[in-house]
Amino acid sequence: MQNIIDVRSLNKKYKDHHAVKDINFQVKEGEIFGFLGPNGAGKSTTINMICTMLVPTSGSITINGFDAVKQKSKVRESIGIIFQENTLDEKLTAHENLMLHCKFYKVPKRKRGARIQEVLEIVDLVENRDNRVETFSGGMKRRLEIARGLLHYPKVLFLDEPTVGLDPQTRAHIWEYILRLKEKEGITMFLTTHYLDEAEISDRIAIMDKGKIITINTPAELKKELGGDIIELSTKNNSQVMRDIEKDKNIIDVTVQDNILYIKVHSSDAFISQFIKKLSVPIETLNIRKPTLNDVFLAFTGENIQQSPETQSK
Ligand SMILES: Nc1ncnc2c1ncn2[C@@H]1O[C@H](COP(=O)(O)OP(=O)(O)OP(=O)(O)O)[C@@H](O)[C@H]1O
Repeated sequence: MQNIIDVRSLNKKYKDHHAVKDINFQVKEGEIFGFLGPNGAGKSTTINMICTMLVPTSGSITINGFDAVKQKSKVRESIGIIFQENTLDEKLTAHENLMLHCKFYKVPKRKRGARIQEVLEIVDLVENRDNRVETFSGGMKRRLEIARGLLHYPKVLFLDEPTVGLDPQTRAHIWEYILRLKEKEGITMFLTTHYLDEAEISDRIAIMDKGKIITINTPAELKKELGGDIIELSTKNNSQVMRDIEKDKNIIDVTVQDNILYIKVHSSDAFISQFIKKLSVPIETLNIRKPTLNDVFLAFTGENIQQSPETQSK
C-alpha cells in the first residue's frame, strides 16, 4: 500500500514551547489511522500542520504527493476536515450548506447538483435536503458535516473526535457511515478520538505524548506487546499494598489511577493465590483481565484514554 501522508522530522516551536518534537510517521492509502494522545500532547498542532493551517518550524509533510508548505492549495483539494464543533450554518438548509461549500472549494458549477445528491445519499439525508439545519438532531448534523467534507472528493478525511457528545446509538450509526465510506470510496481516515471503541476500529494507531510519537502499531499488536494479565485491585490502603508486593518478580508494572491499582503480571493463573496471601490489608475489589487499548495508552502515557468529564460535554 502506498503512503498517502508522509511526515518527516517535523517540528513546531511556539515562542518558548517545543510542541512537536522531530516526529516521523506515514499513513497508508485507505487505512483508518488513529492518532491518540493525552490533552496537550501536540495532536492538534500536528494535524493543523498537515492540513496547511499552521506552518512547521522545520521538517516536511507530503500529502497525496503534494508538499504541505509549498503546495497548500493542492493539499487542501486532497483533504476533507470534519471538525469537532458544529461549523454548519444552522439557518441554511442542508442543500444550501453544501452549495456554499461547493463554491468555496470551486467545484465546477455543472457538477455541483450531482455531487450534492451523491453525498446526501451516502449519509442518508436526501429527504432532509431542503430542511434547515437548526431542525436537525445532533447525529444528522454530524452526518451532514461528513457529507460536506466529502464534496470535493478528498483522498484523506480528517475526523476530529467525530462522535463526541453523541449518544451511543447515534455514535454507532455515524460509524456505519464512516466505515461504508472507507469500503466504497477507499478514503483514508485520520482519526482523533478519546473513545476506546473508536480507537479499536483503527487499522493502526499512533500514540503521541509530550510532542513525540511514542509508538505506532495495530491495536492487536499493541495489546500483544503489553502481554500478560492485568489485576485491578482496590483497598483502603494502597500504599501498604505497594509495600506488600514490592520486589515480587511476577509483577511487570504497577500503575495507579483513581485509587485503583493496575498490576501487570506475566500470567495470573499460578500467581493470584500467593498474591492474595501476601496482602496485609483487606481487598475491596479485585478483577483480573487481559490488556485493553486503554492499558496500552496508560502504559505509554500514564493516563486513561477516556474523556475526562469536563471535556465530555463539549
Ligand atoms: N498557539 C500556541 N501558542 C503557544 N503554545 C501553544 C499554542 N498552541 C498549542 N500550544 C501548546 O502546545 C502543546 C500542544 O498543544 P496541542 O493543542 O497540539 O495538543 P493536543 O494534543 O491537540 O491537545 P488536546 O487533546 O487538548 O486538543 C500544549 O502544551 C499547548 O499548550
